[in-house]
Amino acid sequence: GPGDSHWSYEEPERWGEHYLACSGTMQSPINIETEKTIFSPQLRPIQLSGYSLPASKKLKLKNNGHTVVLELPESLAITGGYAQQYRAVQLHLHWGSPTTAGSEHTVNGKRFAAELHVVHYNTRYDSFKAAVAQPDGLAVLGAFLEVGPRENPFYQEILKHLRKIQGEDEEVLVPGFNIAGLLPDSLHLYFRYNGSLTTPPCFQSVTWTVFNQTVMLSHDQISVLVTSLQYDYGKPLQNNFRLPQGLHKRWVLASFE
Ligand SMILES: NS(=O)(=O)c1c(F)c(F)c(SCCc2ccc(C(=O)O)cc2)c(F)c1NC1CCCCCCC1
Ligand SMILES: [Zn+2]
Repeated sequence: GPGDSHWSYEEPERWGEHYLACSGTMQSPINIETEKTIFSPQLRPIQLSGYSLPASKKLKLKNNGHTVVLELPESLAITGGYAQQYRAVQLHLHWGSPTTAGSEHTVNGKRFAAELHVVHYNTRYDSFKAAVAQPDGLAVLGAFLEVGPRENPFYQEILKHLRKIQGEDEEVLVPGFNIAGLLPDSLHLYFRYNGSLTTPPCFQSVTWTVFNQTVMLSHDQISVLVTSLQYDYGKPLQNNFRLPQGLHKRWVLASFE
């Protein structure tokens, strides 16, 4: 579980020694080969409910030594695009360094600057903990971040606080904002596949949605993301991404042709 995070991104090939699921055949992330995806018209647009939070709602933003996590109220829900309803748990980011890209999923071998994950649990289970290891337990919305010409005001709501949580286990309360602003404009163009948490315990409990449209942040915003946080007393928290895992017998579906 989260507490015993003695693992590191230096030796991901050793995760399986302590967390058996990490050696499974439905692991994430993956490289998405677009030519091999299957168009599935039954994949409806993702519908979100309750994602616009008032500034009066305070959210915990934490440097947990592996990423920056924004805890989310269960009032945020996925109400379309999945067979069942899911409620939000947290969101976090994966990134590289000033000289390397750091997304987890890749598309035709391309790695993007960074990747957002919004983690949800299936409301057929009465808690996140009950859902986290179930095959249909989690839904993670993934979006690629790229460098664009303008500052992204929604990501600024997170990035402007990073210097206050430079150290591992530091946390700060931040005002609510429209969490949907962190996702692409079009929520109907996405890839869908069955996979896992990309960190120990690597449970194969995630129905992934990886959006085709990317989100643009300014160069300075990406720079703040990849240079602000540390772990283990002073080590730069960078390149916190797992390499693509084997697809094995899985297919990747696409909501578009
Ligand atoms: N891509 S991902 O969704 O698999 C993922 C990562 F890749 C992650 F790297 C992380 S952070 C590592 C796990 C962790 C460590 C410490 C704490 C804490 O001290 O509070 C919390 C969590 C991380 F938190 C998550 N998401 C978590 C999976 C870990 C266990 C359940 C928590 C919700 C989802
Ligand atoms: Zn993640």
